[in-house]
Amino acid sequence: MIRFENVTKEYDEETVAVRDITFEIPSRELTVLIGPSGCGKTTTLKMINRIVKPSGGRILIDGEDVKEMDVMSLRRGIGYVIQNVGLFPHMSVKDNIATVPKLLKWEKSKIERRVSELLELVGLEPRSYANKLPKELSGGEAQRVGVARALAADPPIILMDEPFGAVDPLTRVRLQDEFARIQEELHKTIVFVTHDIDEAIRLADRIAVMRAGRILQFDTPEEILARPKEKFVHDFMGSDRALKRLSRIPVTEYIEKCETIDVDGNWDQLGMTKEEFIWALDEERRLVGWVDVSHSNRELPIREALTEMLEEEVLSPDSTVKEALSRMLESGTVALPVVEKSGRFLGQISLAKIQELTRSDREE
Ligand SMILES: Nc1ncnc2c1ncn2[C@@H]1O[C@H](COP(=O)(O)OP(=O)(O)OP(=O)(O)O)[C@@H](O)[C@H]1O
Repeated sequence: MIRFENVTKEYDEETVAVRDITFEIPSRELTVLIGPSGCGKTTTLKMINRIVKPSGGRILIDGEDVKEMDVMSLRRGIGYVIQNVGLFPHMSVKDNIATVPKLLKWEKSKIERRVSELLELVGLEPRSYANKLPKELSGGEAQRVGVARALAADPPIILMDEPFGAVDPLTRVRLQDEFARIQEELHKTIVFVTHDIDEAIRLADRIAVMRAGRILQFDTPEEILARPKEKFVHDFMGSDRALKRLSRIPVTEYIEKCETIDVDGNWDQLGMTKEEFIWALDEERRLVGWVDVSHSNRELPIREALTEMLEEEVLSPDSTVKEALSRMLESGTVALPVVEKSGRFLGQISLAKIQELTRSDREE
């Protein structure tokens, strides 16, 4: 845990970058510092690894004041990733990644193994990339090497300052997704500075919204989106706050049980149903399609009368409610099925359920 206690930073009399902040960054989570330009995000980050010295207060890592620690060992225990990477231009990718392991005097074979492992982790084929120079890399590749370098000696803490800020929007989203996957595996304590709200919502376990050197709200993304504490936070989250919130909720939380029929059975199964359409499943509860209750030709076997699903109309358990809503709008339907990779049907998510969810938010 990283604890800030009444931390202040005055660069000079006119510039108070950070004003008396007290908060705790939980271990093994990703905490985002977000806020407008000049609000003190980078200063807050750099005080953790003592690139910037606080004017007042103290910062504790697992109870130990960073001021009391040997600065070199403090920094070796903290990976650091910045915008435009800061790779050493005359050193190969391999040597860039090996910087800290070499300082720690690791054996050559251990370093080689670690470099290959990290290149694979960040999605770069070791044999093609290890000997390249930074100038031979694209922006996205360089950023991946930056992440690999920060992870090299397996530090428990990683500080990231706008790490994906300098790449195009598509590459950025890809890097975010890959990074989210890496964090799911490694569970590092990460402090991540950005001014991109979508990035924050995509990656954060917790978000600290900063303004003029203060933390206005420190909460989970869900809480900040559902219950912004101040007008500034509300406005900063944007007018599509409700949609952003849906992007954090997995469909699995809102799956409804619903009527289904056995595709190999007969039409009597429908009985007196009030539904307009019903999902048709095979004997192993795999989704085969859907049946229009009033307009199907009941002379035919169900298998021949049903409508098969298009791939884009089937949600997987890791889809978000926002994705579900977007696909319903695209396909003009009011409910979509959620299906496991194996094809097994889990239930449906409906437009009515999503409306209920957003309505209950407004009423809170
Ligand atoms: N080395 C410095 N000397 C003097 N003032 C500084 C220094 N570094 C930052 N500042 C000032 O401190 C304030 C906070 O800066 P900081 O870089 O922490 O903000 P930020 O939220 O990270 O901004 P941005 O998103 O633009 O990077 C700003 O007013 C900035 O001009």
